[in-house]
Amino acid sequence: MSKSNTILYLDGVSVSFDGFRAINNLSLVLDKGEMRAIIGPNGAGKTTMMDIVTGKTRPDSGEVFFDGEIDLTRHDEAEIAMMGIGRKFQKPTVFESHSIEDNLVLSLKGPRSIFPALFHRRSFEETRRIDEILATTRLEAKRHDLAANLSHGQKQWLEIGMLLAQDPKLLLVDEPVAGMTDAETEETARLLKEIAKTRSVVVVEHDMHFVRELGVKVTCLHEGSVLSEGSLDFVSADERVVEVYLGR
Ligand SMILES: Nc1ncnc2c1ncn2[C@@H]1O[C@H](COP(=O)(O)OP(=O)(O)OP(=O)(O)O)[C@@H](O)[C@H]1O
Repeated sequence: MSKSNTILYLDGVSVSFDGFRAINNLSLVLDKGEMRAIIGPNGAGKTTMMDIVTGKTRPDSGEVFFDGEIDLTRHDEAEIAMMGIGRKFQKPTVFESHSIEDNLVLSLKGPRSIFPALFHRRSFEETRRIDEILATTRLEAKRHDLAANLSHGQKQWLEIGMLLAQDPKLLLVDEPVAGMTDAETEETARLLKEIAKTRSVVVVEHDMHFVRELGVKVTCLHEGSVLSEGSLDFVSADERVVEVYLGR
């Protein structure tokens, strides 16, 4: 299969921990600009798959390519982040004692330390980017509030905004709606769909209502490999998926 139109290309990837195969001959391909939802039971290998993509875990075997031609197994975590892969972990980690706007300024792409970042005169382009991210993350009205005062859901959006400030080509998002209200969950689906217009996104999530809202292709992992892949209707009608995951 040609890699040229892919943002993420994993083929035959395996990794073992103390003899246990957490990822087992995994093949997963994402087209440029695609958003994909990854589902699967606990221990299926979803987190380990993202660890491999971000360079945190080295695969024992297999190919891992980014943007068609970059062999990720040859790069470390910092290089991979710089090349345009952003990752959002489940728990939000924002700078609580800074304003929403300053959180975003501190995350803007490019080398900067805190003092110059907060006190230098912002360029027109930087101001435009911050305004755009505030609009995308529904935080415009709160730009001067302290991050500490945001709701759990808003902190998740702010952290997604901080990733956007790094201008990644691919965003990996781990269980974004865990702990959110229904209204926040629906808003998060809208927000990610908007983001996916301009970059590729991988979302790991257990909330099937949310996955339905996303309306994208779904991959169900099980025991480190792809168990089923297709539309949510297709995957949720797959008896193997019902047996190991949805029917629990
Ligand atoms: N560093 C490690 N050392 C040993 N075992 C590990 C390590 N990382 C993951 N595992 C094991 O690999 C398997 C896959 O774990 P992983 O966290 O990738 O699953 P997951 O699909 O993300 O599950 P969850 O939905 O619970 O987050 C699990 O059995 C886990 O215990």
